[in-house]
Amino acid sequence: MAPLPPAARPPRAELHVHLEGTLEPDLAFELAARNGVVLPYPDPESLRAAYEFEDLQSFLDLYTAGMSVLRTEADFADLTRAYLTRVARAGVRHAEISFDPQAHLVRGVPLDVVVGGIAGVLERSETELGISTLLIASFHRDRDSADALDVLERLLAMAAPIVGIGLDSAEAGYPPGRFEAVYARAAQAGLRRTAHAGEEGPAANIRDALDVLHAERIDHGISVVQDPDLVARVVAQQVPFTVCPVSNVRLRAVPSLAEHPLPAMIEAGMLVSINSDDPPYFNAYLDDVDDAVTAAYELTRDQRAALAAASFRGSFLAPDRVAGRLAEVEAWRTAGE
Ligand code: HPA
Ligand SMILES: [Zn+2]
Repeated sequence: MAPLPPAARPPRAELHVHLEGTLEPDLAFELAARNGVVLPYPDPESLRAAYEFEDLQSFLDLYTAGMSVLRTEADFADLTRAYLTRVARAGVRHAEISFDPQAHLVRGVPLDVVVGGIAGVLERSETELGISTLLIASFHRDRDSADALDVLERLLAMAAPIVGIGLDSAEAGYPPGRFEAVYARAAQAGLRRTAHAGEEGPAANIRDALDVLHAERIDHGISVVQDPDLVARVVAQQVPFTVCPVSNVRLRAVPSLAEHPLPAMIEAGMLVSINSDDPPYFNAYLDDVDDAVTAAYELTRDQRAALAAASFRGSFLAPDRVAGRLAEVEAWRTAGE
């Protein structure tokens, strides 16, 4: 029998994806019907047609409105399963999924409903889909840090199965330094720390995330290229950056992939992975992002393998598991020779 052709895509980790941002219009309508929620669109096609954004805030408005259909444990479980099932065929072998606890608490959905629904699916993802998973609780930058601290304490008290914390939502006018106490508490509790910084905001936000929050990883971080000293530092320290090029174009942080700083970040020697952020909203899951960047930058197989390896190196997986995944990436790379 002829040997199987090499897989089209390298195995990789998705490190930057918001669970609430994986809500497909069809599932939104199904959950709305199940929960008696009326969406302000006649059908899934009209909702999808509304996914045209001016900036981060115009996206956040729709993203927040979409969450109104998520009410029960089963809803959160269905959402989680749908994302994992879709990315299993995108070559994703490990996913670090963020969720926004505050966005549900303000709607009166209790933490145990949210965490229970998600965790029940994540527990079985490796055996059922071959995808290892970790969960990240992300706090809203544009809310009070005391509220984030309170929610973190509640997550710790209920022994929620989270690997770490993140910081997301609006960036302009909300520098990360206000969350110092939240990040210190997370570190003390043994949690890993990532933070959105430098998506729409300046490189100073990335510096603060590193120096004040002691973040171990930066989400987006594309404004780093405005500060050559900072680039040198994150190269030397190999700080992982989870870049979402298609999201950045769709939210108009950059005009086009051709003008995106991703190639410059790679060229500088940064530890960069590519990620989807909110796939249906930007019409791109990780395989679509892979296709887009491979075409835009004419990436070679070796360069694609390097991006995939960086996704595992930048993950919060234990070192022995990272080593195993890196061997799989290397097998994919050499299968193309
Ligand atoms: O890209 C994003 N940036 C900030 N907050 C978010 N919440 C979901 N997606 C994003
Ligand atoms: Zn994000």
